[in-house]
Amino acid sequence: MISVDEALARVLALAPAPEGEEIAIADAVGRSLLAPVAARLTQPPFNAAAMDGYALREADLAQPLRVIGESAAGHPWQGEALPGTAIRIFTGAAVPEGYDRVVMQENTAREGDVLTVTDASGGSHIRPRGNDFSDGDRFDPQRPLTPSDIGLLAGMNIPRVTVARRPRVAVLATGDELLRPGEIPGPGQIICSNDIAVAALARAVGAEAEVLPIARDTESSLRDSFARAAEADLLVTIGGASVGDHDLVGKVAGELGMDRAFYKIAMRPGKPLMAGTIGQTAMLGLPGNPVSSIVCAIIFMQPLILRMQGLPGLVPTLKGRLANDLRPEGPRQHYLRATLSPGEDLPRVTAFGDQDSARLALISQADALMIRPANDPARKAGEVVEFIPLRS
Ligand SMILES: Nc1nc2c(c(=O)[nH]1)N[C@H]1C(S)=C(S)[C@@H](COP(=O)(O)OP(=O)(O)OC[C@H]3O[C@@H](n4cnc5c(N)ncnc54)[C@H](O)[C@@H]3O)O[C@H]1N2
Ligand code: MOO
Repeated sequence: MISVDEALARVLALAPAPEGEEIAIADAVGRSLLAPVAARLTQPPFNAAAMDGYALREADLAQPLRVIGESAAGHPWQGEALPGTAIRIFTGAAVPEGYDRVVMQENTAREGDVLTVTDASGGSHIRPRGNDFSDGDRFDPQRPLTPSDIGLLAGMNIPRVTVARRPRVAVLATGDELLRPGEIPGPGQIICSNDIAVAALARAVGAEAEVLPIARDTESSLRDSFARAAEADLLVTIGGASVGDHDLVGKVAGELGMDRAFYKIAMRPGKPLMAGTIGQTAMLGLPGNPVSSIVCAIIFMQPLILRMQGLPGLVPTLKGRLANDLRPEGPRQHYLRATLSPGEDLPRVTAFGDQDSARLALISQADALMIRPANDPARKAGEVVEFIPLRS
């Protein structure tokens, strides 16, 4: 069995070079830039007032001033900033050359054209030209674009961007026992939960995910299902990965010419994971236990989908402190479902006592996956551990 790190490296190597498409920035949330972009203007384009009030010269603060004009957003004042004068100014308006201070109107008194500053404390209230960004500044976030990024691109005057095409992901649940949510289970039947959860995880990182009809535990049914995924960039199967008589995914994939990257890894949950390619399609075979499939999708599928969009595809980890003592680990790297609570320096991480890889209720309650390396010795409460946050 190979390590999780080795398996992840082999999975990421399955990603083909991303293909680009040009789209409007309004449609680009969650998408990944394929090339850095450069600002097409300087922002703010002029020294701008940060408050409604009066623009004046710092040197004149103590004396009565004559108000000689007005500058509003979109309507700059064209006059000259003479000593002993001020202009009425509004937030966002250009501060004329020569004035170096804006005083909030609450800190002034005005009679006719005569202005007195009643409180001279506070800053300049001027945003200098270019303090946000300058013409030519590069933007290359190396992560899916956020709503704030879209705002920044708009501010940079970039109406369209080239992003990676969404990877097409086909998700295939397998098993004679599985029914769709809403159906009435007969003897021995359960509801299929994993494919829609895995598809949701795929969409969350930018994929276009299709949930295929559930395959039955026969070679012919699996073959039909694999054929439906021939156009996909990635086929993710769920279940049928282990060693039972009805675990046929690996067999059928092999007969269809799968170039296998690995089968079985030193990971808990997730031991029977497989990966490879069939034709042009990358394939990940996730274990069927609900928690195993979700954890493997987080650790392997999401990074692969990000890599397919030209991103590094790193799984972010944070540090926390153990809330309770833990027994030594076995030979597999363990991802424990855990809750987080505030701690003195680092968050406190409490692993659930029950780590059954079939309990959906526990993965749903979990805030984090605590990572314990293979053969990790016993740990005491208070020791530092790494975890993967499950909520943003
Ligand atoms: N003799 C051994 N048995 C098992 C081993 C082993 O090494 N030797 N490994 C165990 C581990 S670890 C895992 S994980 C499971 C994975 O097995 P499969 O990938 O073959 O999964 P299935 O047998 O098809 O299903 C397991 C379990 O999950 C339920 N399931 C499957 N698909 C779904 C779905 N889409 N939605 C909801 N639930 C699903 C299925 O009904 C089973 O209860 O094997 C162990 N066995
Ligand atoms: O590896 Mo299995 O995924 O432990 O339940």
